[in-house]
Amino acid sequence: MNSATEANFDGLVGPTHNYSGLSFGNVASLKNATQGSNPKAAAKQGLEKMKALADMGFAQGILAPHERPHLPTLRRLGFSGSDQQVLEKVVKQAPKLLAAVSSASCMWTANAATVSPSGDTQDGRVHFTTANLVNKFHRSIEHETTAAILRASFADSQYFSHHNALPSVEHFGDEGAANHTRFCEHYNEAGIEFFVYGTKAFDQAAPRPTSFPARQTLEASQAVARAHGLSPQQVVYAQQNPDVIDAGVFHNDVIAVGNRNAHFYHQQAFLDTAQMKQDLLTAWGDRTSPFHFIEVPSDAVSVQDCIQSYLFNSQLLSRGDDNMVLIVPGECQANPNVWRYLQSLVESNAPIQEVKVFDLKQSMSNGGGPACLRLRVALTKAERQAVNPAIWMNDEQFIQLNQWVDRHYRDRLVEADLADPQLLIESRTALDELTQLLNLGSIYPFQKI
Ligand SMILES: NCCC[C@H](NC(=O)CCC(=O)O)C(=O)O
Repeated sequence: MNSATEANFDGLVGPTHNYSGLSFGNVASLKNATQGSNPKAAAKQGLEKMKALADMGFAQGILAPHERPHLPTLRRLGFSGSDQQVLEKVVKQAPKLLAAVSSASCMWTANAATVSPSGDTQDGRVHFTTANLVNKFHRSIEHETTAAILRASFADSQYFSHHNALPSVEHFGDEGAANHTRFCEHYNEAGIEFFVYGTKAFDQAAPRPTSFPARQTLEASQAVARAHGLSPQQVVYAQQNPDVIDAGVFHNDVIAVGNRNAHFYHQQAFLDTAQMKQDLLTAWGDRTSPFHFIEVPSDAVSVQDCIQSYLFNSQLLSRGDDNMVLIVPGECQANPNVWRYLQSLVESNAPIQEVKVFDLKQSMSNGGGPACLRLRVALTKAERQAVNPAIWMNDEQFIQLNQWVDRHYRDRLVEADLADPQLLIESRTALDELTQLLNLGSIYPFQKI
């Protein structure tokens, strides 16, 4: 009877994946700013995770990367001439700008949008609001193409409703699903939507971090909840602890993750933990399953351990039974405190009964773990069937996409390479082919010229 599942849509890493230190407040991004990257390995690490989840029986989709370097943005900023001339000018006049418009940051699809499943919305459709990502210039240019990709992937308006990004201004800073969790008993039933914000934009007296930016505002989350037609009794807001943002927890999904009836989070994640628990329990009401709070104490795993290992940037997935599996990056195994904690967790009677480790080093070095790389969309069977069938991961698509990566991707990229006109040609050739593999139509600006 209950055929709804949670599908994961991972961002395929684009051909210009590189480390440029673009994300102030994101420790890994700043630390690795001068490292060379390996786009080919990055894309393959992502594909391996997608395929492993598909093989485990989870519905796994693929979201295409964006056109980078993004020439339309450079032209909008006054650079002119042929594509090659634009690249020559920008690398001389503003090399950091070139790095920003070349980032493959759209791979982190947890920041693509906020998604409300049909069980939660007034009109019974799945609602998407693309995130404006206004806090970082290199990410603020993502939402137009993201919206085009989401509309091409979830096209049927009988089932899917798409909202434009919120106004692109700090007051409505929105980072999408990285600050949003949904709790429910079964995926097709009405759930609780839990929004975590960094500060209140219109209240100067509200607590806020002092060193690093709060990327998500309460006002942005409230606007999304309104647009999606959520029932106010089933929405819970909580403020992130400003001190952990200042320590480098730039999104809540670096310090908490939830699924169905389990909330797994760090003791210091929230400004008021007791209130968060009370509000979630009130919203949970008299549902029959127990609600599990799995709070990780600071004396077992410090905030620094969380940032270094990305323990909470894991995927918490329901297996066929009521137990859950946690998908973690290799850095968790390498951190003794975190690994010790995880061993004790699976031996306890908490619902997390299994841990699976993936090598995602290329993405991790820019501050993106397993959870950053995926957008969760709970779908009923009919909705699943309405998704563009070409974007589902399966044996055939895995082979096709690996061969596509082998044909087009470089295995080393440093910042100086971004001005190479050949890289632009390679990227466009690759993306043009990809729109056919994923049956997306012409979604990129270069395809419309
Ligand atoms: N959810 C994970 C997002 C990581 C992303 N990193 C970056 O954009 C780093 C890019 C660079 O520094 O080259 C960010 O901070 O938004």
